[in-house]
Amino acid sequence: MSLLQPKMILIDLDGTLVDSVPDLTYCVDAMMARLGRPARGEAAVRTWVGNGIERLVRRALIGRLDGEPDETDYQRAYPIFLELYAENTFNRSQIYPGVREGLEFMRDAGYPLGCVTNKAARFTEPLLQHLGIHDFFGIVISGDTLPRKKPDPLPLIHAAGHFGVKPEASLMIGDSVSDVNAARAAGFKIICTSYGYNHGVDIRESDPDAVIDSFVELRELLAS
Ligand SMILES: O=C(O)COP(=O)(O)O
Ligand SMILES: [Mg+2]
Repeated sequence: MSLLQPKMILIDLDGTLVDSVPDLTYCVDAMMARLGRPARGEAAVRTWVGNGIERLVRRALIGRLDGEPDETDYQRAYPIFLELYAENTFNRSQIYPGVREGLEFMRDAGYPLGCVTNKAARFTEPLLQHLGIHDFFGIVISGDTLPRKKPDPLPLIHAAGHFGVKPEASLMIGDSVSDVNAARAAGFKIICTSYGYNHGVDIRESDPDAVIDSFVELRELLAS
């Protein structure tokens, strides 16, 4: 008998369903070039994804995870990034191996599914559509859909209400400490991917209920 027998499952986007860092890096570096500043590269950008694009742009400008750029710099940079990412939302991004099979398994097993991301809705929707996975989800909550985003529990609680499922009977699947903290605050169980983005830190340090190397492992983890 499995420890995890949820009645509903919410899934994070970047670092969980899709490796979006190649497109995000392209846009960060093109933005920096337009500003006459140095490229940051994929290894750095990988550690900066997960708190929304505003925060990514701020991190790119200062070249590190924590801290704030000059506000005038940011006001100049942000619209450039938006323009670039609108043209490069899915040119280089790929669904991770096993994800489609995992989604099909969860759908066929009857789990209501939702996608909860900190990515802005104007990018989430076309990315999910392009990857051909939008229709798996009964609800999609982006970083700007509600007044607060992960690690706040609000998007998770909202989705649980949408499906009429108690948080204690709900599961989040994500890749970062924001997913773990949002899930814990909401009263959800949490499974994390080992391959995602967690600011350069092993997600096991956040003590999720389980860690998976591929969505195909969900078949056994969710088996009753
Ligand atoms: O940082 C982002 O824009 C999105 O990150 P998430 O999909 O992992 O929530
Ligand atoms: Mg993520």
